[in-house]
Amino acid sequence: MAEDEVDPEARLLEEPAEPAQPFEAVRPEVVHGDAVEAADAEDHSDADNATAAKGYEANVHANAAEAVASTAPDAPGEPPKPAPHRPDASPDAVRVQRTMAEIAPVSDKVTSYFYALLFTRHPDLRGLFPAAMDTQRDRLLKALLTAAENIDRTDVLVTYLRNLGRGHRKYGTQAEHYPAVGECLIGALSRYASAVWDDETEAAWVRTYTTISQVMIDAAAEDELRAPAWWYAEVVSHDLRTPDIAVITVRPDQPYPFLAGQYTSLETPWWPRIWRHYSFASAPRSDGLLSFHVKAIPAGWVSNALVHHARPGDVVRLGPPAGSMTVDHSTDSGLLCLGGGTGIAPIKALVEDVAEHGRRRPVEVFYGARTDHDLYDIDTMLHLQQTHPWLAVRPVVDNRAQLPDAVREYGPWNEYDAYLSGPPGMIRSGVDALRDVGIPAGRIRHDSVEELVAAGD
Ligand SMILES: NC(=O)C1=CN([C@@H]2O[C@H](COP(=O)(O)OP(=O)(O)OC[C@H]3O[C@@H](n4cnc5c(N)ncnc54)[C@H](O)[C@@H]3O)[C@@H](O)[C@H]2O)C=CC1
Repeated sequence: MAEDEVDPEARLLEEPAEPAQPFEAVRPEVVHGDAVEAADAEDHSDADNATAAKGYEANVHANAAEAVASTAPDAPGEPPKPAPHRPDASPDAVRVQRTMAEIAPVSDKVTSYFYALLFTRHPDLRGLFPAAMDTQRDRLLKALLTAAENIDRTDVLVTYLRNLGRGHRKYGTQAEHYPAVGECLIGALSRYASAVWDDETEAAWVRTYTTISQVMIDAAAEDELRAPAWWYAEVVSHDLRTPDIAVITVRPDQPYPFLAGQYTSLETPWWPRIWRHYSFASAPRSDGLLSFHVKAIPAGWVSNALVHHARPGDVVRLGPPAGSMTVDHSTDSGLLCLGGGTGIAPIKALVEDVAEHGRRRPVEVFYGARTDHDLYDIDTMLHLQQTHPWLAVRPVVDNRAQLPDAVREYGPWNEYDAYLSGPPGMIRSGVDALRDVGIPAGRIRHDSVEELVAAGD
């Protein structure tokens, strides 16, 4: 889920999704703000976040090898999984993949050179990016490269790129910026992949980039007809639940359509052009207000600003909604939900969504936290349980049990659809546990953990 962001969207595999970039980058393994910020800050007290950050550095990031070996299918709008080396790969795909293999050991240099070219040749584009580029750099280029490497997988790639193009509107990206980026991309690749670079390879990259950019440009143009590039939203309440977790409610300046289980990108006035992902903590409300659960992490710019500085009256900006962890209202299957830490936010929204649809579907929520004190939203969840007889909420605190183990103690779950939200390590072990108890991969939903990684947002 978050960082200087360039973020298309895909969670756990996100946000594809994340400072503003003319090209969003593949989303980090964790799409959500707090975790993403940890990765950005490279200051991780949490092993999972540290792992995600390491992946970034290795150019494998959220995209990466480090990414959860998700068993979930590619979801609409999420980045495709790593491109398998297919025997039927097109000649262009083979050349692109050969280039990628060549630059892999020097990916940091390629990234630095790409941005140096971009900002020296096109200084007007510098203003689209955040002032501090450290964390962002990995993303923009990585998203493009991952998309290129998956160019044959049009089924998943088009949906991903359309979201990416739409998501770039909030950065101020215009159609005329794409050729400049393409030119610098080719410039950086040709320099660092010189051993394999020839006219055919360059032509393959030009065709590939043209296809990618055209899908993004078209999607942005279509979106412009029906939605703003961003929404302003005024903070109307700020509830500090623990010393580092706040529940923040905002009022958008225009109607903001979204589905329970989705997330958005958010920019604060204190860190312009730095966007982070947060899930909606409630289903759509009749008063139009939106709530988010934000945990301040060490060195997390946006999360600290939101938790420790934001006050009613402050105005933030929101990008478009994204994500496919939504409820399938065409079935009566039960919902098995695992929410870890602030990952409980979208789970609460899903519960409200089921309640509003008025169908008595069994919903079982396992709410994991490190300590009792960290169950900052337990009162709300227990209140929902009291109100809805079909809902069971089970707090799971680390020193008594681990979230995935707790799930195994209950069941059977074979008639349930599963939803997971929380730290990447929890998603990984949670998916394993759910598979173990007989839930097929196709019925397990979570934000994108894997990015458009070819071997590795
Ligand atoms: N704020 C939001 O809107 C959302 C946040 N998230 C993500 O949720 C996470 C929340 O972080 P915190 O509140 O600090 O959670 P945390 O680190 O306190 O952990 C919450 C729970 O997950 C379990 N867990 C953590 N790592 C695990 C592992 N490797 N295996 C099994 N269980 C594990 C813990 O035992 C605990 O029960 C962040 O990664 C954030 O990106 C996800 C969706 C929405």
